[in-house]
Amino acid sequence: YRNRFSEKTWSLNDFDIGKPLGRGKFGNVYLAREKKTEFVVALKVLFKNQLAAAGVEYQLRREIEIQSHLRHPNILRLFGYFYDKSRVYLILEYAPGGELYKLLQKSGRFSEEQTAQYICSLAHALSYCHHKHVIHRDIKPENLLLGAKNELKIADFGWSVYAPDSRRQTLCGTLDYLAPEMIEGQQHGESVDIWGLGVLMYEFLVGRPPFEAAGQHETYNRIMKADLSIPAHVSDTARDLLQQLLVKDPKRRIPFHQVLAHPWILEHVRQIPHIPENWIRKEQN
Ligand SMILES: Clc1ccc(CN2CCN(c3c(Br)cnc4[nH]c(-c5ccc(CN6CCOCC6)cc5)nc34)CC2)cc1
Repeated sequence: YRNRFSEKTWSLNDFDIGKPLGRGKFGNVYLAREKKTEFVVALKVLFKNQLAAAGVEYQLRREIEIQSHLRHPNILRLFGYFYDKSRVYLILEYAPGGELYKLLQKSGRFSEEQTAQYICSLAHALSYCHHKHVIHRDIKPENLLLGAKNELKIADFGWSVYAPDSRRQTLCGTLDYLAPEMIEGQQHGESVDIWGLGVLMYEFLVGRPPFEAAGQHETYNRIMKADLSIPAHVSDTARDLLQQLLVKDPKRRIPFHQVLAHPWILEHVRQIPHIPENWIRKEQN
């Protein structure tokens, strides 16, 4: 039984369109409800002419290809897509908790407890991606959403690729989240996302990215030197993990499975074991 979203060809009149959830460079995202099942989704509407003007159609095709095949509780689902003469529509999972960066702006910075929860979910999601040879390459607060129970969801695979890869598209926007080898346009692999995890962990704990500077050039220099200064309020175990994530040499960065076993994660995160239901039933008979 194939899930109904995946094989059907959709069109706009399959949906009731609700309030706009946000506006972006190439279009807008709306709350929407599929008429037959009343299933609530987020409908991302992109304008073809703007995509063409920016030369990002193949990035969108790759985003659709990659995100539609990923199935993980901490990765926003892409259920399907369709298009008309002037627009492309992505049918995405709706995240009721909204955008994580707004929560970060509001609270300034997160507790070590909350940060460890988010970092643990991200490490699980990214190691799942790497298992499928997908690197996200653009892990930043703007690309993270929150589910109904405050669980983290990675959205926006617009910069993701199959590993290994070397960047062809010119970078735009902030450099803050990019690994040194990405900035240099070198061959890069999954370990760019381990660096990205370190940048996020720092920003969640401190309230600003680790290599932030007045100008792009200065940020570039600080990233290339991995010039990290960690404020005194950060605990020693958190500091230890940050220093193992934000390492210039990609081969020396701590791998995800060791992140998940790090003392800082273990002291803050209840590792809820996934117990298959039939295991319990056998016990009961
Ligand atoms: Cl083309 C484009 C257009 C806009 C954007 C920026 N956002 C990307 C993420 N978007 C959402 C997606 Br995709 C999936 N589920 C979502 N859920 C929400 C959302 C959900 C709830 C709220 C309301 N807040 C929730 C938190 O408490 C205060 C009220 C705000 C946003 N936004 C999205 C919203 C828009 C990116 C690309």
